[in-house]
This record gives sequence, C-alpha cells and structure tokens, in this order.
Amino acid sequence: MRKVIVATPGVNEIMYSIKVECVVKEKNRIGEGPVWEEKEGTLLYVDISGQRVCRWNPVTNQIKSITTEKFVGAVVPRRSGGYIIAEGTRFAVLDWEKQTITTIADVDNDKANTRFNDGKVDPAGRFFAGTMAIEVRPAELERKQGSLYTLHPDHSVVKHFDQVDISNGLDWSLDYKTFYYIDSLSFTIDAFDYDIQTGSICNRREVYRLEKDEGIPDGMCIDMEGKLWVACYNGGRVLRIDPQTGTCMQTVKLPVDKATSCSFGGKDYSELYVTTAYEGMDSDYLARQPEAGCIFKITGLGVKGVPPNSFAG
Ligand SMILES: O=C(O)[C@H](O)[C@@H](O)[C@H](O)[C@H](O)CO
Ligand SMILES: [Zn+2]
Repeated sequence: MRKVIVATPGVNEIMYSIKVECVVKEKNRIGEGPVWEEKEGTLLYVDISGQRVCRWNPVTNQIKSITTEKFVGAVVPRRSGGYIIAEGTRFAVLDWEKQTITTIADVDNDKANTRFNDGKVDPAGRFFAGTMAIEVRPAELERKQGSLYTLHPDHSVVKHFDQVDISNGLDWSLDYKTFYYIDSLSFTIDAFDYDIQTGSICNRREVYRLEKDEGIPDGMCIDMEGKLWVACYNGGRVLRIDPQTGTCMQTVKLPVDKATSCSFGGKDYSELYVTTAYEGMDSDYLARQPEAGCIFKITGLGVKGVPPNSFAG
C-alpha cells in the first residue's frame, strides 16, 4: 500500500491530490488574462509584450493567435460575438473572423508612456481595465502613472481613480457587493463596496497583505466559495485568500517563479489555469526554469470557479 504523506498544511495539500501540469508549452513573454470559452472549450489569453491574443484548444492542442499593434493587457469575450481588448491605451473591438481591430475609445490622454494591463468584465457586462507606466524592466517603472477605467456597454468610459503603480487583478464577490482589486506594488489585495446598478466603487480597504516570500500579487479570480486565487509574480505560486478573515488558506506552488494570472475553466470550471512569463529572465535563469512563459493547469483543488462574464456592448 502506498503511504500517504501529508504535506505542510496549506502547501500543495494532498487531501484532494492536487496536480500541476504544464499544458500550453508555447512560451509567452508575459502570458496574462486567461478566460475560459465554454462554448468552444478553448482558453483565451494574451501575451502582453509578445503582442498577441491567443486561443488554445486543449483537445487539438492548437493555438491560434492574432497580432496586436501594441502591448495588449487584456482580452474579453463580447456578448454579440468577437472580443474587446485593452491594447496600448485604447479599448478596441477584435473581430476574430475578419482579423480586424477597431478602436472604441482612448484613455490616458494626459500620459505619454502608459499602457493597459489586466482587465475583466463585471457581472453586468461592463469592462474594467487599468493602466500602468511602460516598464523599464519587469516591475521597474515610473510609479503612480496608472488609472482604473470602465468601458460601459454604451461605449462611454469612466475613470475611477489614478495614482496606480501596476493595475492588476480584479474580480467581484458572488453577491456583487464587493469589488476586489490589486495594485501590484502595494503588495495588497484591496476591496471596495460595489454598486452593481451603476458600476461605481467606494470605501477602499485592505483585505490581505502579501508576505515577503509570497512575491508580487498579480492576476486574481474568485471561486464558488467566495475565496480569491491570486497569482504571485516572482513568488512561483497561487494563493487562496479568504477575503472575510484576511487570511491565506492555501498555497499551491508552481515550477516557475513568474506566475501572472489565473482563472478557472475546463469541465464545470474545476481546473485552474495559470499564465506565466519569461520576460526579464537571463539564460541561466531560463535554463533552471525551462517552463517559464508556459500555461499551467491545476486540478484536484476541490473547488470550482465562476464562469467569466462577457462585455454587454
Ligand atoms: O502581468 C502583469 O500584470 C504585468 O504586465 C507584468 O509586467 C508583471 O506582472 C509585473 O511586472 C509584475 O507585477
Ligand atoms: Zn497582471
């Protein structure tokens, strides 16, 4: 009989026999923004500095991609078909069939050197995405240049606040009353009161502060139990955070350091997909972590995710 070894509580706990697999072997400079496409059974994501929007089919293992003109921070599905992207400093429509990208709105008009980063659609179909200064090296940039924006279904744009370092992970609580947000260089996960009727946010407060060894908080998603999964850049892990108690419930380690984002997908949203980056790694570092930039699938977590929302405009 095989002996069951109980790992350090919280770290890759074997209770559910957690498995971490490298599934998308084509490397991304900065893989980001995974979104499960239920109808097609594909994973949508971006390579920010690789300037591509990609779709990976797990059955055929094929990747299809479209090149963007500038750095692309996020891609989201649109209810009427196709996608919306946050690229450079514009919101744009991406028609996958025609392979065209058309501007909807420009942001950061008062800034010379910023770009969109992470984004996500709220439960009412509004697209939230934030900006940051263009990095000199990963996580090295002019500070406080970013802002958080919403693209409403009528294509109007609202700026929520500025003074952001690296606008990153975002998601909404299951009752839509709370908006969770990460400005990476604050090393915190923050919460706001959320008004689902209007899409406005207020009453910012800190929910969790990362420990030094946990790395830089990056992309994030919520699970069916209302807990947050946070990808830790330079921390090589995802954390499961209880936003009610402000505690870390679980840590799942990855074979690479630069985890960038995560979201649930696959059958019943039971698989956690984690994007990673290789940008900024020298050849020695890359030789030690040959899977840097690949996408990983974590199974056996014993919890499911929430299906992604589509832009309503
Ligand atoms: O993925 C992102 O959100 C950023 O675009 C990346 O550049 C890194 O994650 C960042 O440097 C570390 O926070
Ligand atoms: Zn990110």
